Amino acid sequence: MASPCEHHVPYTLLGALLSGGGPHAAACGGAAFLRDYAERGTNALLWAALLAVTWLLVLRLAALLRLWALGARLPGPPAFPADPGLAAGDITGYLSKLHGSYGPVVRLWLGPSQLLVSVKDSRVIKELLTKAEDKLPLTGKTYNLACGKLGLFISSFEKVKSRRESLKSFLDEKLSVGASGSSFKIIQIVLDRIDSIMARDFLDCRYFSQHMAFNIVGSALFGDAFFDWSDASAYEELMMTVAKDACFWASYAVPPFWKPDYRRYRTLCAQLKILTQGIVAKSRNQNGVLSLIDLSSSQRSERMIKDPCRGVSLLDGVISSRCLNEAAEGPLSSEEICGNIMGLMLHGISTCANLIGNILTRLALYPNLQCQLHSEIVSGHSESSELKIDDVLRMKFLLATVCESARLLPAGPLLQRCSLQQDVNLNSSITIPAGAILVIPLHLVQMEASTWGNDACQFNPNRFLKKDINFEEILAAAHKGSNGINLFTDECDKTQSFLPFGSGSRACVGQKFAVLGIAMLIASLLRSYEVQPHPALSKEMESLVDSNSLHHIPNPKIILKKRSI
Ligand code: HEM
Repeated sequence: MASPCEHHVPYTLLGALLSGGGPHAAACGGAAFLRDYAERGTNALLWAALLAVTWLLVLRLAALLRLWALGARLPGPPAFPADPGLAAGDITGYLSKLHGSYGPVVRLWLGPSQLLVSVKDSRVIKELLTKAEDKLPLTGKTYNLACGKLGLFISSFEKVKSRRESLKSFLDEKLSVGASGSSFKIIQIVLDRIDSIMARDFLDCRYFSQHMAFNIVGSALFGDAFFDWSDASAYEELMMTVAKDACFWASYAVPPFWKPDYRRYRTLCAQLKILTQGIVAKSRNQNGVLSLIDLSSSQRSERMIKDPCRGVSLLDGVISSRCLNEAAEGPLSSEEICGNIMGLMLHGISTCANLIGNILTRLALYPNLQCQLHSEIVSGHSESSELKIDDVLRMKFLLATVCESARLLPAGPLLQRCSLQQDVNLNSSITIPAGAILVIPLHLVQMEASTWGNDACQFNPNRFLKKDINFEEILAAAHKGSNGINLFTDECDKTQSFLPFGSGSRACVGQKFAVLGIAMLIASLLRSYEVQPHPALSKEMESLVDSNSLHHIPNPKIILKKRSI
């Protein structure tokens, strides 16, 4: 039989209020109501949570079914096949086999919910790089883990857009402010130190390239303050250690904080951040950036033209750049400035070092190439005068050598994209589902015989030389728009197949800076030194240099021999 209390338990809070007080209700109904109310409330919450989770699972399942359905329409192997080449890390070799069997667009299941699509068809590459604007979340995670909060290199294009623009205008300003008066002062400073660097009888090519790249990028970002920074060597060493492991630790879904090696890595990142904050502060004080903050862009340019040697740093641009302050997101926090600078250093040093090392190796192995470059350099400007950007822009064979080296040995094996929200429709016949990983195998595309000819794997800078080629115009156009360097206006296939700096909305912001900086370095070096191979560089390696397997050459040893004037 029901207790008398049960008949008086109101159903809702409103009911409880309306049912009034009464001694019986107060004693019995109040407690029961609260118990019952809590029970019903908990049940309702559990139901709501269950429905929400079910809804999310249904959406996830629908997305998965869609991914499977759209993925199944693309050509490719049925499941993820075990391949010894892939296990050995030869992703290019593996994709080459797949393209050979399935054509220029291939899909590969990396797992039940991970679809990779590789595109090698020059007719759709441009479309792909323009339409897919996001990067893989892993890229952002890698930089984020190493550098902390940053607004460059992150996955979403929407979030990275304004930062890219402001960096682009800084680099542009740096190269164009009184271009004829501009030189990469740091290059001369480092070259002056070569004799002490050459204290041993040979140079380690990888280390030397990395050191050069570190100085070129560092001096651009920090200005004059970088020249006499006492912590520079420690910073360089730390930066390279962090860069080496960055991708590996970011690949964990949950950071393995229980592993001592991971904790050591995080400590190194923290030390790197402290050093970065140090040089940021030094750069601000020394370059007197605060005095420039209130100047408009044109006033700043005017001041820099009057005093071009004054070390203007990226910080000037980052802090006072009008375009950045006008960007909707407002001024950057010091945390983000530091993160962006660390990210730029990591990316700029590793990519520039790769290209410099590649060129030096070829110089060491091809005396004829070196002679041709040397005569172009000495005839391009007077012996006594300082080398300027304008001089370098006239050295077509040198710039073609830089481009050809970047073609044969790009900074990484893949250009990667991802469309996080929307499907990507290519050539109005291929639909790539949202969330798929999109890659362009750079080695394959840049060495495709049907595009580049039968000598595609050979080093031949002349393929970049045409009668009236104007590198200044080409580099300026690449920098202004969001495209890669277009050296083949009349040959669409080659344009779409030369992508060392990427293309489309996420193309490299530093391409013009990198090409000119590296060309300037090589010109300055060859003017005073002859690059010779260490005798231990065997004949066997010479044959490798002609093939696309230059990256298999163990770090060559080189000798810099001073030229007699
Ligand atoms: C030889 C030197 C360099 C090479 C080969 C290189 C190559 C690349 C490549 C392939 C990308 C991705 C492009 C894409 O996905 O379409 C990239 C992105 C980028 N690069 Fe470079 N880079 C070099 C130097 C530099 C330098 C010196 C800077 C700046 C100081 C720089 C700034 C950037 C930035 C900010 C991005 C990211 C753009 C974004 O995520 O939207 N790069 N670079």
